[in-house]
Amino acid sequence: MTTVLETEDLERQFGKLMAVDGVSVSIDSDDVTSIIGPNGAGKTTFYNLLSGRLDPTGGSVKLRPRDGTELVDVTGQTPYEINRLGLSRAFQINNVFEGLSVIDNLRVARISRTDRSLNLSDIARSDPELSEEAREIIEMVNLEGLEQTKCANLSHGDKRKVEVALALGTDPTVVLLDEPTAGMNATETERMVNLVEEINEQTDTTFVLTEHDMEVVLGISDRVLVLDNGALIADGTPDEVMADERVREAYLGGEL
Ligand SMILES: Nc1ncnc2c1ncn2[C@@H]1O[C@H](COP(=O)(O)OP(=O)(O)OP(=O)(O)O)[C@@H](O)[C@H]1O
Repeated sequence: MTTVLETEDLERQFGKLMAVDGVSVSIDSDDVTSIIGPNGAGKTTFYNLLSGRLDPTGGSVKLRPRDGTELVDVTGQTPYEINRLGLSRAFQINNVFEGLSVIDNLRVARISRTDRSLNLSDIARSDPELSEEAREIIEMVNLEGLEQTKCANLSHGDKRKVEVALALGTDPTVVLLDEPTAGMNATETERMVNLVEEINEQTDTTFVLTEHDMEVVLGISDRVLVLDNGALIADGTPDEVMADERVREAYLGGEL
């Protein structure tokens, strides 16, 4: 069991509103962790604090860096610095380049891990190192055979796989996923759930996700964190959290 991400009394105030209210959690590398809560509970703000898009008004965020064994304090660092250290966010920051093929998108993501500047010669097809790394990630997300397809021509489910692949392209210790199955049909949803579980298990990457679809949350999560009015009101296995009276009341007005 390894802690990859930790918050202590994390807080973000907007005027009088406490959008994230003293949240302390440790995320374990073995778990797929989901963050749920009603609309306005503070999930997006919490993600923005973790990824550096917002500065906290109190508390701290610590991250296990890609090549390190100790957690480092990343409170107040920029999204770029936090990403370089090992936290990657998919779906809101990363955008697939629609006009590029799957493999060229991945080559671009890999360049961000090198000290090379981003120019067209860097994504030239003759660069064997970038191509090999890009192919490994394409294989990891089961997109073999679609390497040369322009992203604009992919199905919705496959495009989202490219987004996961781009997040993985920076060799992250933690990937934050925003609603990974939004807009997917049942088959695509099942594939995405399996993909996240497999990668979480087989690699050093740990997934944390927000998700509105409760079936997905219950199916995918080892651990569920519940926010309500900015506060952490429950933290446990899906069964524990669903049995929690406070969660039933707060989250779905007792309908769970
Ligand atoms: N930049 C901001 N300025 C003022 N208030 C904000 C700002 N961002 C968020 N809020 C408020 O903070 C609270 C938490 O919002 P947040 O978007 O984090 O919730 P959420 O759980 O992600 O909601 P949803 O599920 O609807 O996306 C809400 O009351 C929201 O109106």
